[in-house]
Amino acid sequence: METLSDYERCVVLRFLKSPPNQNKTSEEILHHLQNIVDFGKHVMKQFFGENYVHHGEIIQLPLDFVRQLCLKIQPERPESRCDKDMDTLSGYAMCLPNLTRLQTYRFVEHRPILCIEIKPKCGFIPFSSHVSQEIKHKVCRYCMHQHLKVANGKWKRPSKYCPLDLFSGNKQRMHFALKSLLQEAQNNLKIFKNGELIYGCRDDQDCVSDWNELARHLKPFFFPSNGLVSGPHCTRTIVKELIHVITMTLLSSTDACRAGDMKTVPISQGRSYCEASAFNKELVRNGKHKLESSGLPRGCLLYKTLQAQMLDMLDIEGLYPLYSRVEQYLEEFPEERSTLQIDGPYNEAFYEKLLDLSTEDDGTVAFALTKVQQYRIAMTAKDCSIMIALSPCLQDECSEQRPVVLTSKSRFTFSVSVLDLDLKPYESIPHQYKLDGKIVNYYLKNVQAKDDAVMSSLFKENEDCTLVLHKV
Ligand SMILES: O=P(O)(O)O[C@@H]1[C@@H](OP(=O)(O)O)[C@H](OP(=O)(O)O)[C@H](O)[C@H](OP(=O)(O)O)[C@H]1OP(=O)(O)O
Ligand SMILES: Nc1ncnc2c1ncn2[C@@H]1O[C@H](COP(=O)(O)OP(=O)(O)OP(=O)(O)O)[C@@H](O)[C@H]1O
Repeated sequence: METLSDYERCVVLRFLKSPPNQNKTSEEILHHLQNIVDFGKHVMKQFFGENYVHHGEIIQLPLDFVRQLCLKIQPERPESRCDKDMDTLSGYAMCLPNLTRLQTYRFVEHRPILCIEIKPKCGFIPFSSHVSQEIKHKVCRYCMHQHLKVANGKWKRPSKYCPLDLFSGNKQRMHFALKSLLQEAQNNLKIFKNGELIYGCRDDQDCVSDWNELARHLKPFFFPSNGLVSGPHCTRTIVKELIHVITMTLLSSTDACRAGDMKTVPISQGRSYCEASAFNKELVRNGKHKLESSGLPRGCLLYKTLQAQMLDMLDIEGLYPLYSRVEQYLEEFPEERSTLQIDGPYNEAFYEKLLDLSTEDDGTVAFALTKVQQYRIAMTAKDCSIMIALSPCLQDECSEQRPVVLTSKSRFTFSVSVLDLDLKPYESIPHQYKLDGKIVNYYLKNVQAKDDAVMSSLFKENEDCTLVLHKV
């Protein structure tokens, strides 16, 4: 999708993108966009809550306008995204609220707005018995994937961020996770001021983490009366305040939803921390072995995201054979594809079928299909982003209906939203299966093997100087 925001009118336009020469008809484009809107409206709103999801609407624009827009934005597009072309032939686009602005207001606001976008990724460790490698029960996918990404050149340095810390609900762990995101934003953190990116990567290249520059932008928000002198202490204080505000808004409950009480899996079933997390390692180094996981408040967006992610109950290793079962069935009965609602329509009936959480395989295609569709929802929730918009307000301005977060010298009204909720395609499952194998094998071969070597040499050193006392 190509996303453009119109700051004054406060809307964002999303256009379909596709590989060059894959010419889609206008009807196909319209159908695809309608599916995206329906999926947000009938499915994701149920999982995440009415206020957190903005499904948008389809609009038709004059072709001349679209072509000019395309020419204007082309030089701005990162090279890595140019493998696909924006659709300029149909005139159809999705119109969404600009989530870098406050969603509690229905009109354009002209007060300053700060917006933090976080792509938290998968916040749990697989608990499925189908997992074949023990390491997957100990180290989370994000932390393992970091090593492969650095080796492949996607990022220059690994990040210390671990999603399990962010999703832990424990403030100390969440602070550590957010600080790590601020150190290495990669594609997991962006900060906008009045709709403009002021921190984070524009594309996949190396990002600069200039905290002084960030603090300069943030100072009027957090210390409006200018009472804070500049310098490293000031920067640290402002970053701390920012982390505090993000934590509080992430833990706030500003919505309820239909699937709210649907508990996919008791969180206690899986491990609540990741052995590779730098926070965890530090604790172990300090002789503490108990990692706190306070749990997330049920109404907060992180909780909803985690519950949706946990629809992946079987792990890709347990899911892949079920996908193959559906595939085999479709090879025999290709005309059934639409009855099975593989590519939509994403309506009430589609949503209802997702609520069957049984993991007892009765050998049917129906069972396999339900698990495949739940897995696609989970994949979507593992790749979505959270937007937090903050706007300073004075004490007498803040009405009781608007959520407020306080810092030491200021107060903000805020809104929390989720974006990029396009359902992951059915066809991507084989890719997921292969990628999972690559991530785990790379980690076992290149990281764990080295860790084991270090541990065993440590063990050897310890052994050499151990005094064995015999009874006399
Ligand atoms: O598989 P992952 O975890 O690497 O996730 C992909 C993302 O990479 P990330 O790890 O977040 O840097 C990847 O992010 P980037 O485009 O690299 O910023 C995409 O979001 C991709 O989704 P899609 O295939 O374009 O629909 C994501 O692919 P899906 O797995 O969600 O399909
Ligand atoms: N409604 C919105 N309001 C403000 N910003 C938005 C909105 N939707 C998207 N964006 C911004 O545009 C970025 C890209 O949007 P999105 O992730 O939805 O595109 P995409 O379709 O996944 O793109 P790609 O296919 O290139 O990955 C987001 O990370 C966010 O910064």
